[in-house]
Amino acid sequence: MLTVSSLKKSYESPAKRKKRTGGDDTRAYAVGGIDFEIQEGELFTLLGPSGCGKTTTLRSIAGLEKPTTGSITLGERVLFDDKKGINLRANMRGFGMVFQSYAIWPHMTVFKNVSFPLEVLPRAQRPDRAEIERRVAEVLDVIELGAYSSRPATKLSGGQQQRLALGRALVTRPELMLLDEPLSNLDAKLRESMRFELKRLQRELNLTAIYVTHDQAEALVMSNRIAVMNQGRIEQIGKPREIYTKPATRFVAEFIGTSNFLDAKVVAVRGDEVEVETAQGRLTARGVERVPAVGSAVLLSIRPESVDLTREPRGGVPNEWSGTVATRAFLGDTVDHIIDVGGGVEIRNRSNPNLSVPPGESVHFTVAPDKVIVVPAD
Ligand SMILES: Nc1ncnc2c1ncn2[C@@H]1O[C@H](COP(=O)(O)OP(=O)(O)OP(=O)(O)O)[C@@H](O)[C@H]1O
Repeated sequence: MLTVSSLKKSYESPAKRKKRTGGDDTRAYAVGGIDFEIQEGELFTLLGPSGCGKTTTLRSIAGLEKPTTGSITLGERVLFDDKKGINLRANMRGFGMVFQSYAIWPHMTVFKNVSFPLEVLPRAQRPDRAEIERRVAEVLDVIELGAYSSRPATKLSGGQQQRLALGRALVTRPELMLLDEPLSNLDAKLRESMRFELKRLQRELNLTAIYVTHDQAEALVMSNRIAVMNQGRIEQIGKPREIYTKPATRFVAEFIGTSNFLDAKVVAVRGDEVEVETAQGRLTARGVERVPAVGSAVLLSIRPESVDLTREPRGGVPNEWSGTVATRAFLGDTVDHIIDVGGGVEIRNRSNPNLSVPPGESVHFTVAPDKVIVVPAD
């Protein structure tokens, strides 16, 4: 539906850019040449740390920022193409937008906040009064604010105001919704429940949306697909589970979730099974997607929940190591153990609280071969 091709954006003039980077193109752009496609009905997330270029990408799609090069098309419609000299104005793109500061109109009622975007449409597109009332009622119903229709917008809770901002963007039935950290002004609890609300709305209305966030938990919960961005580039695009279980790069492995990292060298390859040597011993990884060559250096990423702790050795199973519990942390529904395996290396485990081993005691653990993630060492 939406296609972004070779998109680059620099906020500097070519001369200034050259002076700052000495012609090094990799550091020259806020967005350094990205490609992705979004399908209808999909919630697609741009995820990455502050300054990685998410907002610049979103604003370029919105038409609020003019990209330096590349193209953006929506179906057959070209929105931006530097070669063809096309740059459609933001208000001609017809997208719904919700930003971090969800500026609802404070002097208007809930009803008026939602009806206003329809009332200011050009005469030819503007629905008649009865139709406006019908559409506003429909949207208020969806965002569950029907009972608050005549209330001043400022007399709503934070979560309700956020839903109102969404309703205001929805009422014109945009082909695409652009959401830039829309939940970040809410407190932690509300933010969490709003994730599910937003996801429900998106699914019920079959909305196509691009969602920008630096919060990986939010991205994993809400998205159909995630593009992980780093320094103006996309490191990986995939479904949440793929991004979590099969990170393609060191950056993605480090950015998403908590992980144990071990440097290793490949010593044998059998199909998608890879045997590696670490300073602490050998490990086998299975189901490896990008099989590295024998002899190459790799990074192993092992999630704490994949570290299966026991007090007695199991024996006869692959990837069994032992160590001493250095620290233990009770997290309510889980217990984390930090296990000292020697050589200054510690492995974090996450267990059910009914297995809780005090510091100082020796333990054994295994990691199933399909839970050993092999990432190219860059
Ligand atoms: N108007 C601007 N003028 C100059 N540089 C800018 C401008 N806007 C953004 N940048 C720079 O472009 C880069 C990408 O910024 P961008 O806002 O797109 O990142 P982001 O991933 O959305 O970060 P955040 O989560 O902090 O908003 C940053 O280095 C930023 O400093």
